[in-house]
Amino acid sequence: ARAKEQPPPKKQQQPPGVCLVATGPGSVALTVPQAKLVDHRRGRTATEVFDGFSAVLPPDSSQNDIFTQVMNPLVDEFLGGKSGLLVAMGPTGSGKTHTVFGTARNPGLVPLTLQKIFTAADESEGGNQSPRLFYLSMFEILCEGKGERILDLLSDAAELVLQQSATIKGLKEVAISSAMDAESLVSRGMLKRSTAATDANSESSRSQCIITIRAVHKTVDQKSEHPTSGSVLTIADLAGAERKKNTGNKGSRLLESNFINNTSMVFGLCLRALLDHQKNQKKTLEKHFKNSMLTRYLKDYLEGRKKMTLILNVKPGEDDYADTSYLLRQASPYMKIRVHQP
Ligand SMILES: Nc1ncnc2c1ncn2[C@@H]1O[C@H](COP(=O)(O)OP(=O)(O)OP(=O)(O)O)[C@@H](O)[C@H]1O
Repeated sequence: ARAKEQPPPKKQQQPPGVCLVATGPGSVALTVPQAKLVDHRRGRTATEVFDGFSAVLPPDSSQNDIFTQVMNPLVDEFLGGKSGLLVAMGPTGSGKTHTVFGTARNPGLVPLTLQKIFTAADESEGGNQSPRLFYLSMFEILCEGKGERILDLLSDAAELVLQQSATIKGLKEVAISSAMDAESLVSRGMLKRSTAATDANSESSRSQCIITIRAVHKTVDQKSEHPTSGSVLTIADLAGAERKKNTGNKGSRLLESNFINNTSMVFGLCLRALLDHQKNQKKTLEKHFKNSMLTRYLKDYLEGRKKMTLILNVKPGEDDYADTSYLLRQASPYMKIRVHQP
């Protein structure tokens, strides 16, 4: 991403009340609202261009458009035996949960992914590829007091522990045999996911929700009930970072909001550290990932060993300038990170 101050692009002037516009297939321009400029700068415009995105999707994009452009390449790699991660990031109420899960009438990335996986499995049946088994897990990381806790969304297991190896002890993996079965499993998990209303988004998710789909070749691990091998596709719906004055949070809700903001800050620091390390290999890779449970779990991705895709969900209104600017800055190292996957 490149950020520099320049006049707004001529062809696409900012519509009133909007601070973010697409300026090309992989770039956006963010303009500081006049009300936020210090007195002597009023009347001028301060616009930053962020580029290097693989796609900029307008608000009227369909769920299928997003799947095709963003998720499909990861699913193809997963079916080809490589692990991958999709993370939806953005402020509260920006549409992350809608994008990742969608609704029954308008399915999002998870159901569309499951449909694609099972269509591909049906098509490959009878071919020379060995048949595969798929397993699904679904859990959330939430704030408890001043700490973090993992909750299994597919079972009532009480104690889940994130181990040093970044695996979760006690997490249930359910064998899935059709997209329909898997989707109803995910819907049940969603009902269990803790959501609590905040002033900013009445359906706000106060937790990080993670789904993993594991593909195992039947012949490889047929006898094991809980195979641990195979490629894994991970999809993470992060809780939206939020500015305190927007949300009216108090007490335990404020602690939750600090946890969410901390997780997203640590995520951003991990991206920055990885890029710094890739630019200068002599610089040791800072272990920021240790500072939140989600980043500990995603360590392999945040240390550049596996491929990840980020979706940045943004609200383009002037009122959302601070959140949008924070997100774009936080994620901007990502576009320059290179992954050398074995
Ligand atoms: N593209 C869209 N089309 C229709 N409705 C949408 C779209 N994007 C978001 N919404 C609606 O906007 C509201 C907020 O979206 P959503 O809950 O997905 O945000 P979020 O980013 O996940 O927020 P949080 O981090 O607080 O959970 C929801 O009611 C959702 O249904």
